[in-house]
Amino acid sequence: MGHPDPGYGYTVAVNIDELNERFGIPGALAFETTEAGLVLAKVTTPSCTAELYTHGAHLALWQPTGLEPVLFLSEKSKFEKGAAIRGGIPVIFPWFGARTATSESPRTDGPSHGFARTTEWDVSFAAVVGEELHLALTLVPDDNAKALGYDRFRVALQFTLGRSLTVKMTVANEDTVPLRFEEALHTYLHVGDATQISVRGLQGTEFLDKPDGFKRKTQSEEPLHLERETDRVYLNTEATVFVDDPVLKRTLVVEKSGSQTTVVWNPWSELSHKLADMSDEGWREMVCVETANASEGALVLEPRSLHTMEARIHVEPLQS
Ligand SMILES: O=P(O)(O)OC[C@H]1O[C@H](O)[C@H](O)[C@@H](O)[C@@H]1O
Repeated sequence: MGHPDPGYGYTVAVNIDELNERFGIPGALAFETTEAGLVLAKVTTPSCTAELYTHGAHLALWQPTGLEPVLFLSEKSKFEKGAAIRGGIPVIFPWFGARTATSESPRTDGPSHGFARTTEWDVSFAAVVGEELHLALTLVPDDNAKALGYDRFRVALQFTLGRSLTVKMTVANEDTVPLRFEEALHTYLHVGDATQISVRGLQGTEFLDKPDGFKRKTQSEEPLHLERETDRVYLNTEATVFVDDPVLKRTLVVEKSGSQTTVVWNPWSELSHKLADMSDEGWREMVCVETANASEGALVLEPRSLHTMEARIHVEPLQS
């Protein structure tokens, strides 16, 4: 594992046999290589099935046994090196959206939402505990990250895959100067019809309204019903968000800790048409509820310190 690939500037030469030997668990976890050369971890436990790409440490499928998949995955998504996957849980680091100049760095180059979601991560831990599968992946600076000015960090992602899902993201600063960064678990929730869902938990919370020129607003309504393109960066909130879905007759619950920002995103019809990796009707089946520290909630880590953010998702029957 971990040989440099000159084609992409990051480590991709993973030996699949070695990976299966080191971390595979008969009947519960197996690694395979896709036609496009991505490494896919397939998880089966009594409580769920799941699929995770080491490319971006990207959880693409999580389906508790007997339920519909909880994560939306675009049927038109690319699954190839250098591209972001549309759906599942993209891992956003070290900036959110377009890179903007900060007091630490004037640079604005690099891909949208940072490089973590298009970089190969290393598998570092796997174990079955009861009916859950624990899986950890780590990211260290590669040539691409270093070229973008990020050369002294460590990121660990710990997944607990079962009847509920926990994703824990830890960032460590190994530098002698503070590390400023943004991060997000950009979770695409799968819903029956986005025009019918109710999003609860954010009443009275300030947000930046991206489609309205980043105007600062406060949400008065509860619940929130989506009626158009929605792209809101909610500030200073640790609230649990509930997504009531009358079509799939369930409520998706997103709890979190170590996160002060929540982003709610649905591109709606017009923007979906412009997204090459989203089908025209894809927007109807998703809403992103993103556990983040972004925008005004960007973090500054002192040297030799770390920060952990966690998202916990579970499904409840819809209360009528
Ligand atoms: O198309 P992507 O780079 O994956 O970004 C998808 C979306 O991510 C976040 O939710 C942002 O708030 C949106 O402004 C952005 O459009």
